[in-house]
Amino acid sequence: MTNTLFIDGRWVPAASGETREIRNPADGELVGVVAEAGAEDTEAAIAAARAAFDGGAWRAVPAPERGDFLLKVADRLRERKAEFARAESLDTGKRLVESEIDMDDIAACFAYFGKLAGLEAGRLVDAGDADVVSRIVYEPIGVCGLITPWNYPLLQAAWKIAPALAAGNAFVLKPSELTPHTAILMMQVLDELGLPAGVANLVLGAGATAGAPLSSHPDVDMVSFTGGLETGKVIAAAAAGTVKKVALELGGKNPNVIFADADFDAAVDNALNGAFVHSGQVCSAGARIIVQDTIAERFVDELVRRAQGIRLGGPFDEAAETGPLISAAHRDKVTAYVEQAVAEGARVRCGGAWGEGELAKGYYYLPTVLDNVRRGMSAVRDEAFGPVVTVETFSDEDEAVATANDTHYGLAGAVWTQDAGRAQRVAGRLRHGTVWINDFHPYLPQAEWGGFGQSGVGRELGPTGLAEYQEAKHVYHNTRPQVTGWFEDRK
Ligand SMILES: NC(=O)c1ccc[n+]([C@@H]2O[C@H](COP(=O)([O-])OP(=O)(O)OC[C@H]3O[C@@H](n4cnc5c(N)ncnc54)[C@H](O)[C@@H]3O)[C@@H](O)[C@H]2O)c1
Ligand SMILES: C[N+](C)(C)CC=O
Repeated sequence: MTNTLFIDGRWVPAASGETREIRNPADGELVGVVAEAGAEDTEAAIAAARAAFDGGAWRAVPAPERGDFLLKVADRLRERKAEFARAESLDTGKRLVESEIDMDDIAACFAYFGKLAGLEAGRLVDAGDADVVSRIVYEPIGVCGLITPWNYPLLQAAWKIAPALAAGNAFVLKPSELTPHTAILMMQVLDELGLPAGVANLVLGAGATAGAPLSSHPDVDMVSFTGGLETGKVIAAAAAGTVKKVALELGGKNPNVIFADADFDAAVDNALNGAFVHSGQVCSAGARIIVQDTIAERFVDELVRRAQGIRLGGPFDEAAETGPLISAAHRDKVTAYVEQAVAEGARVRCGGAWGEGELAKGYYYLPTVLDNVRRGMSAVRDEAFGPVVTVETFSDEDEAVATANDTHYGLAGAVWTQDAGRAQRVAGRLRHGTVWINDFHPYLPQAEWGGFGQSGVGRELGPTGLAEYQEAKHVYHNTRPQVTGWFEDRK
């Protein structure tokens, strides 16, 4: 596999010659060695994207043809699914079956934006004057800096690349330094299918060095970021200097509200999925269980029993149900998070420890349930981004809603009840970008994704996800120009 940067249609090493080792978090084995870009490489990539955009090689392609290109990308991804999924699992440690699902979702994302690309040519506006043709056209923004995290490496990149290309932009992608390999494969596909040089560029490396120019450089018109809240603040502040468009997909502390009349077994099972899939390294993880007090004890007992039975293991272990955390540093953070929760009075009902035996080779943390928590405690307020779920209780609908909305985030949440009226009422009152009723986790390319509050700015996916990468321009055409007489002609 190529292991370098991709700038202006060429695979190139970092100017400094630096490289980085990528290791599988499940066992520490070396996965590959890739180029480590510095700011000068990113500046070269920005220059290439700028020249490609200004030269018009891609934005001048009619939108339906850009859409056809994306459909070919979707087909190619389906053909190479096994190779891509394996690469994703080696970098992230996530189960192969999860990576395979991600690859299906990625192909579906390209197919969705491929079909959407040519559908809307703008709209006519009634200017109130028969001699005026007034229309709104949608144009690409220009050069987009795309910065993505390690938990769903190619999926989060695809949610940006597909609409950016559909709209006619050029881009520089900076994936997480921990998980570069599927981004490299993606660039190969775009190149093989004939995307003009400079339209798609890839820089690999650390955020503060390789990533930073994408938010501060004057030749970048938009920065679209998915990652943590604190990094999002740094990026938004850096982008302010050049008033570029900023899209932010940040973290969440997502409530899973369970009423006493919910289907008990389905609610417990989905609470487990919500909290522990991919070891909780999911922005929309259901990390806050908010359960009605009349069933709380039975619910938590069952949750703990099931959580204790979860099998941990590496990506290719077919018996494993969830995998490792991404790094030793991240496991240390999760460990400290649980220790702080306990110091603040939380009770560890299960987990709260590292994996042992064979699991000691990787960065495993056991599925952890914390009860005896209160609103305001850090474990209830802050994102753990690990396999840690807290349990709070409520007595009525108002208290359930108030508890679920008591967060500075607002990414996603769920409500479990068999009362359809209550389900709709509560869904309407939750201040979160996605609300699931009697389910947890699904997302669709045709449905907008994003956060209220400090979970972000803007939306990915759906028609709004395309609009994020477009400028709306008003073209006002007076077909019968006349002297206005506003200013007297004193000649
Ligand atoms: N809302 C969503 O859809 C969504 C999806 C996935 C992940 N996330 C969030 O992502 C976080 C986990 O991912 P992470 O640990 O990779 O996040 P992170 O913020 O540490 O890093 C994300 C990306 O930003 C880069 N980066 C870091 N500092 C930078 C800087 N100064 N300038 C430019 N780039 C910089 C990193 O190198 C990486 O590529 C969680 O908080 C999770 O909730 C959100
Ligand atoms: C957006 N999603 C759910 C695919 C990944 C969040 O981390």
